[in-house]
This record gives sequence, C-alpha cells and structure tokens, in this order.
Amino acid sequence: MASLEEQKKAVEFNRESLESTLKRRFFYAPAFELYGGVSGLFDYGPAGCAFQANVVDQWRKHFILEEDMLEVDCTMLTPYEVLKTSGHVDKFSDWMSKDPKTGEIFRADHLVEEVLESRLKGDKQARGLGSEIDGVEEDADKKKRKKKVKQITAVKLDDELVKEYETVLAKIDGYSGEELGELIEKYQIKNPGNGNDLEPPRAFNLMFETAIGPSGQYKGYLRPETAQGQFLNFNKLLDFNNNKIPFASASIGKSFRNEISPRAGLLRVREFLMAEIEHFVDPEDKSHSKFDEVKDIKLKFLPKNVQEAGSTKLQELSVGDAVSSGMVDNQTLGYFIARIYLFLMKIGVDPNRLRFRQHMSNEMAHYACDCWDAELQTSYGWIECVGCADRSAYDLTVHSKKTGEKLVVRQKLDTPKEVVQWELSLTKKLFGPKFRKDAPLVEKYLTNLSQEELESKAKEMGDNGKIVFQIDGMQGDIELDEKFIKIENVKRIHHVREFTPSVIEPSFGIGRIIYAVFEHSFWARPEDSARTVMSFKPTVAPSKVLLVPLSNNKEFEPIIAKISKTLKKEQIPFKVDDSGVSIGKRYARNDELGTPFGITIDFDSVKDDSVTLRERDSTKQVRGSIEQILRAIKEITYEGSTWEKSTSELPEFVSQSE
Ligand SMILES: Nc1ncnc2c1ncn2[C@@H]1O[C@H](COP(=O)(O)OP(=O)(O)OP(=O)(O)O)[C@@H](O)[C@H]1O
Repeated sequence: MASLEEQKKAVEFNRESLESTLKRRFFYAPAFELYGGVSGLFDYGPAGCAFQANVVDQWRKHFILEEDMLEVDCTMLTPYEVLKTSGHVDKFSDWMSKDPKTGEIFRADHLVEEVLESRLKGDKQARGLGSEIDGVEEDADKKKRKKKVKQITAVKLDDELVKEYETVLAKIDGYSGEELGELIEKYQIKNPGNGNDLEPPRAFNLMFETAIGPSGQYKGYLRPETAQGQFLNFNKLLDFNNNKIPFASASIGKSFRNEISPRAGLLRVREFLMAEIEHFVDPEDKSHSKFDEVKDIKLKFLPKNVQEAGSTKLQELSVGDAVSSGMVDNQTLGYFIARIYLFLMKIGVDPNRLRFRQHMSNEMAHYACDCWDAELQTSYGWIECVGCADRSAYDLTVHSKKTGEKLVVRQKLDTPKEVVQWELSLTKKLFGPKFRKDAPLVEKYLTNLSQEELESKAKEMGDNGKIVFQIDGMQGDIELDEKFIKIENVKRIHHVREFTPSVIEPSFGIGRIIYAVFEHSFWARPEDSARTVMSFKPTVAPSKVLLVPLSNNKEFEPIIAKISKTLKKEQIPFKVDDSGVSIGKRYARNDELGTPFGITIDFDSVKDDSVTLRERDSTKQVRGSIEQILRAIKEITYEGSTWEKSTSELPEFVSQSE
C-alpha cells in the first residue's frame, strides 16, 4: 500500500476544489456578497476564525512569550503628520497604467510580468516543451483574463529575447515607474483585453484617506502597517524595559491598503491582519545572544546577486554560514529568519515550498541595509508572506527630527570618552523680534540638526557668512548670520553614550500565510477525489475532535454528555455530529474542516466506557477508555507527541465505516 505521503500526492492539486471546500465549509467568503461584494474584502466564517485565532495564538507564544517581547495595541486611525514623516504619504505607492479608451487600470509590474510570462509560455509551446513555468500551475485569474482576448499563442521567440524576458522577470520586483514604462514601450505591452495602448505608469498611493473629527480639517489615514505606532511608543517601551536594549515590541492588528487590483483570494486584499515585530538593537553590535541555538538550521536562500544575474536558483545553507559569509547582513537578522522558519513549520507550512528571497539593491528602501522575504510557493507562484528587514535607524530618526523629541538610548560608559563634536549656540533674544510666533519652530529645527548637517552648515557659514534653509510650514528661505547662530567644533568628555537604535522588523501577513497553509494542507483521497482533506496540524486545526455516536439512539446521550463535559473542562475545542448521515460521511465532512480526531461512541461504549479514536489522515482507529483517548488527544495536540507514541499501547480497531 502506498505510504500516506504518496497518497497525499497521488491526486494532482486542484485549486477549484480547494476553493469550493473553503467556501462550502465557510472558512472565508467575499464580504458584502449580498450587495455584489467588494474586491479585496473578505469575511472569515467560524472555521476561518478559529484557524486564524490558533495561528495568532501560536505566533504570540512563539515570538512574544518566548522572546519576551513587549506587546502594544495601537490605533489604526493615524494622523497625516505621522505618515508624512514616515515617508508613506510621498512614497507608499504602486505604479498603475491606464487604458485611456476604456478607463481600465492595470498594476504596471503585474501586467509586465503576466504578459512576458505568457509570451514565454507560448515560446515553450512552440518549441514543444510544454507550458509549465517552474512546475507551478498558472493563476486562474490570469487565465480568465487572457481567455477574454486571446489564448496563449504558440510563438517561438528569438533566443536572445527569451533571455531578456527571463532576466526582466527575475528582477520584476525592483523596477521604478519609469523603468516599467520603458519595458511597456520596448516590449510593446498593450491592454491584454483589447490591444489598446496604455498610458505611462503613474504612482498611486495605497493609503485610505479619511478625516478625523467633524471639521474635516484634520486629515488622517487608515494605517498601512502597524509599525508606526510601535516607533512612536519607543520611549515608553524603553522605559518599561528599564532602559535596556536590545528589546522588541510586537503588535497584531488590522492594516489597510487600497490595492490597485486585489486578486488571488486572501493573497492581495485591502484589509488584512498583520503581526509585526520591531526589534531595537545597538547599530554597532547586531549580534544575538541566542544565535547559536539556530545557526545550524539549513534554509533555502535566493540571494540578490543570483536574481540580479537573471536566475532564481536557490542556495541551501545554514543560517550560521549565511551570516558568516556576509550574505545575510548580521546575526540578529539571521536569528529572526530562522525563527520565522520555525514558526512557519509549527503551523504547517511545507518546508519544500518555502524560500527566503533577498531584496535586490534597487528594490530595497533607501534606508534599509538588508531585507529578506519568506516566500511560500502556491498555485499563484511564490508569494511574499513575511518580510524581514533591517530598517537601520530611519524611523526613529525621522520621527525624532519632526517632533523634537529624542528617541535614543543612553548608556553609561565604563571609561569616559573624548569626543570631538559640532555644537551650535543661538542668540535667542534676537529670534523673537525676527521670527515672532515662528521663533520656537526655527529654534527646534536648528537644535535638531544632526552632526552631519551641522558640519555642512558650519562650512556654509564659513564660505558665505550666513546659512540659508527652509522649514515645513514656513514660507520662503530663512537666512541667519553669525549674530544669530554659531556652529563650532568642540572637544567634550562623554560619560554617556547616546545613540539611535537600529530596527530589525519581521512583518507577517496572517491572511497570506493562512492561505498558503490551506494549499499546503489540502489533498484528495486517491480512491475518491471528491473526498478532500485538510491535513492541518492539530495545534492550528479549527476544531480538534469530532464526537460521533453510531446513531441518534438515546442510549448514547449520557456518554456524549460525559465526554463533552470533560472536553470543555480541558478546553479542547470539539463538535458533536449526531446527524442521521452515515459515520463515513460525517468523518468526510470533518476531514474537509481539518478536524484531526474523531471519537466514535458505539454500544460497547455504553457497556464499558470505551470509545474509538480515529486519526484524520491515515483513518487509522484505536480503542481505549475515555480517559486514555482524551489523554492521547491532549498529548498530540498540545504536548508535541505523535499518534504513534501516544496510541502505541492501545489496540487497533478495524472499522467498516470509512
Ligand atoms: N494587500 C495585501 N494583502 C494581504 N497581505 C498583504 C498585503 N500587502 C502586504 N501584505 C502582507 O504584509 C506583509 C508585510 O508587508 P510589506 O509592506 O512588506 O508587503 P509588500 O512588500 O508591500 O507586499 P507586495 O509587494 O506583495 O505588495 C507581507 O509580507 C504580506 O504578508
């Protein structure tokens, strides 16, 4: 007989079948369906809610509890000023191209990707090489779109062009709007629906704008990430942590992005649950005290130089080697990459369909010093599910500069240190008459200048006898000469080291992870492809146990009540199915929900309190006393045991009901 793993792979993965199961068992469904639905908005049903709650619970235990993180819950409504300062107002956008004749809008990078992929497919067909790209089935949405106009045409491409397309696809995440425009022009990419020309890509900001309060004057946004709230509470958290770093904050909550074209179910939506960590660390020492615990874990990496050379070949090496070779920038980043891997394994991600892809130089935010995405392979391709970036000191620095509030760590030095530094002195009595009500604003601007800025201003003063600058919220140039301000290079003895910490940020999209786990867990029994199974790990399965009486005979009621009471007391989620359908059907329904265990109550149970326990994937059954069976369930679900270990003493039970 084929092994369980072989059986799971015997029937080819079918996305339509998965989607129909998810819908039928109400894991999630389009929101506002009665009103026709809104793209990118989904409601979770009971099974989806329980699954999500279990994933979040695992996340909280794996990160917050195990790493002593400081959890915060910050507001989703965020004032304009905060997101202006963080750079989101100016830069948090994707590129869109419009068909001016029909008004249709395309996300430019996705369009280029789809068109080039379909041309490469056509080329493969023309060469008689089949049409699979990387062995992954093509996106059904894409298929539909293409079908509307024209099928993939088998056209052989020039060898050079194939290489060019492959290189562009390997680098697709890194192009600017202008570069995407050039690609659209160069490769004659049109509206796939009608062949119309498209306008050059324009930036579209992804944030949902709103007004806070009745006046409409106070502009705000729904947050696009949870990070900013964590940065703004830095001083309170540092104080809570007795002024010691490194430490990490963490937050779980909804974020909102007005995606240009939401698609692929839960993978690209407009409102989603995020779980984010901000780990604050000394920029001069990014080692991690627990690095040794993870250094031997082997992972599949896709480094930037490989992608920049137009390839997607993975490199398998240990986290220790990845850091010591300099491929991953520092130990803390490496530590989190490994911890992300361990978390994903805990909740049921297939290790063969996980890779860590490094951001290419042109893809990374200018302030970041290294960034890796945990990507999960699904029928939609490789999808970024967790981002893990070293954001350096950017966020704390910009918020500090804007608000005038220091967001720094102060450490007492064992040996005082002589430091040469730039200092400025202001003749404050002249500021009032010159700037009136704006005087405090100008003073704040000047006292917040960094060492580099002071150095350049000192040079400007030396060269021109004055400095010229502008301030947000004040009109025109401001000029100051030496009567107002002096900038000098002075020697000081420092007893305290003051620095802005770097931030390492693992950022999880819970919905994307959940969907990938759905795909990785889904299979159909080889003997009947309509009998589908969700092989969820017991820890994350929505319900752990199905209680099935042989029939709805009244004699079973006391024993059901007894087991139910114990399960409730033990806080083990369960369902009773005493419907009239056959036991086999009742099991099958719960296999679709991923319920790992079934307890069957029969006439022997009434006599001697014994029941049978069924394991979902193998459909194996054993018999034991209620106590023994519940112990086994508890051990496997919550204490890391296995079916083999926890049921080895119990006799096998051969059932006719499957
Ligand atoms: N529209 C979305 N729908 C669902 N999850 C999302 C969405 N956008 C981002 N996420 C999740 O949030 C995580 C962190 O967000 P991040 O800003 O790094 O994503 P991103 O780089 O903008 O993603 P993408 O390039 O796919 O749009 C992602 O790894 C992903 O899991």
